[in-house]
Amino acid sequence: MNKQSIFLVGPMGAGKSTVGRILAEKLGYDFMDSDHEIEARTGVTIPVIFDIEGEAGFRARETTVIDDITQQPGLVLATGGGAVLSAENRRHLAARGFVVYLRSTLPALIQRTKNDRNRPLLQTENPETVIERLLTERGPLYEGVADLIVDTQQASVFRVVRHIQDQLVREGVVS
Ligand SMILES: Nc1ncnc2c1ncn2[C@@H]1O[C@H](COP(=O)(O)OP(=O)(O)O)[C@@H](O)[C@H]1O
Ligand SMILES: O=C(O)C1=C[C@@H](OP(=O)(O)O)[C@@H](O)[C@H](O)C1
Ligand SMILES: [Mg+2]
Repeated sequence: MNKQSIFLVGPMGAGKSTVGRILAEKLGYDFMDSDHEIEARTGVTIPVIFDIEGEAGFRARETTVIDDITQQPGLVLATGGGAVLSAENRRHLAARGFVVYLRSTLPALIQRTKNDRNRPLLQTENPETVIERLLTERGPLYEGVADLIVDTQQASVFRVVRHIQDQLVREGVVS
């Protein structure tokens, strides 16, 4: 029987890419990151895609990649923070795997994303305001698609991984 895949959702800086990679290792699952897959398929970085095709172009690529990846069993997928904006993505995530929402507080997210040039949406005068707005707009979308919510602001990456592992065993998602 195929191992059910695990999909991580949450805002920029929640830890999806970092926690996801370690969680996959611990579980013996493959790890995929939708941002990395988009960059591999296009041969350019996320900021370049935003520059050339705008956010709309990026979102179209993101939806294609998420549709492709979520059909694979036995993997941990780190999505990008805006993946839940698309109803199609939400449908695929909810139907095709176990969704973990990495939740965090505004101060923690600000701290973890500052000075990072790879997030086009935060390259503004006031990234804190952007993060706060996105949290307000997207929080309900993360919650609506989540099978499990994990608060990450007070825990190390490894504590978060261990907590997710314990919950996955408790829910019978992994043995
Ligand atoms: N629980 C945590 N505690 C401390 N730092 C964290 C935690 N989770 C992630 N980080 C750090 O925050 C930054 C953003 O993490 P990342 O995995 O890129 O987030 P996302 O993919 O959700 O945007 C990285 O430097 C990462 O090491
Ligand atoms: O929140 C968003 O809209 C985005 C989050 C990013 O991924 P991370 O959440 O891994 O930073 C990346 O997909 C892109 O910059 C857009
Ligand atoms: Mg990421």
